[in-house]
Amino acid sequence: MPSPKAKNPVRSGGSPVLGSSNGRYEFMSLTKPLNRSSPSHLLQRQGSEPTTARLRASESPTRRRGSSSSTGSASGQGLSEEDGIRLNPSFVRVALSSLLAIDLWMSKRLGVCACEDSSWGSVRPLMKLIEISGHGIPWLAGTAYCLYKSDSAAGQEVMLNLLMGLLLDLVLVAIVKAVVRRRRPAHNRMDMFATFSVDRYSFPSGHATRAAMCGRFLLAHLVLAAPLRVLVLLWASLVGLSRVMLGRHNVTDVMFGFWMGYCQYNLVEMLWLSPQTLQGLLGQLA
Ligand SMILES: CC(C)=CCC/C(C)=C/COP(=O)(O)O
Repeated sequence: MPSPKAKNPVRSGGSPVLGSSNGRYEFMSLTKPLNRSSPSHLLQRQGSEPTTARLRASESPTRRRGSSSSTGSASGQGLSEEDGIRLNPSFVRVALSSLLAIDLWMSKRLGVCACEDSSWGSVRPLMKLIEISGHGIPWLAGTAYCLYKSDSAAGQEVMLNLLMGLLLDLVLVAIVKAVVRRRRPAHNRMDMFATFSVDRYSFPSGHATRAAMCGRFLLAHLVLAAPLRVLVLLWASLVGLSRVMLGRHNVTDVMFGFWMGYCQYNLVEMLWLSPQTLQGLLGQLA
């Protein structure tokens, strides 16, 4: 007997907040990994809702037996333990799936400069300029230049630690990207300047980690005037926003990136290379 719930457009079609395509709303899968072949990276909810799944099982026991070769006990005797686990996703899983769905939906809506003919396509060149301002190469080159030009021990110490922070950031972001392997949004055009191979992955945003870490570094050691401090905060925020507007990242990539960069600064402070440590290191090298 068909479930009366199936006629309910919200229950059968999904939640509008989780996104829609071709007039059909779709759910995230609560039990399986994301299927990248799906256009919106969302899977339809299959068997994760206990009532619907139980009804489906009673409608077609033969099909269920056939599809579950490893669980012979399921034949005619109700649901196996494995089914029980599948049909009862934990609250955390539901919450995470919903968060991811909202993330994808919001990121797509905010990716208004993803290409020239996007709704805000005319702002794309400005966004790309902001992108370059948070790129690793200008930061590494600029810091190395200031280190070379600095004639005070204090200045050299600060620049050397910034250089160490930037290198640490590149390594940590590469590790997390390689482990998580989250693909960049489908609407992103991969026309970024100077990338590493891990930069085909989007989690976390390297620009956001750098903006947060360097922003904190500048505020703590280099920029003291209040108007300039506001500018530093504005710049860091714009770098993060531009990642989503350019379609490079999902919102969660940038949010996590900001958090990671904030924590990386604590690491830089912990590992701070003092002139004494430096002399010791140089002495060992010589
Ligand atoms: C080549 C060097 C020195 C750094 C690469 C910087 C880069 C392209 C990071 C990727 O940033 P997102 O993860 O924000 O896209």
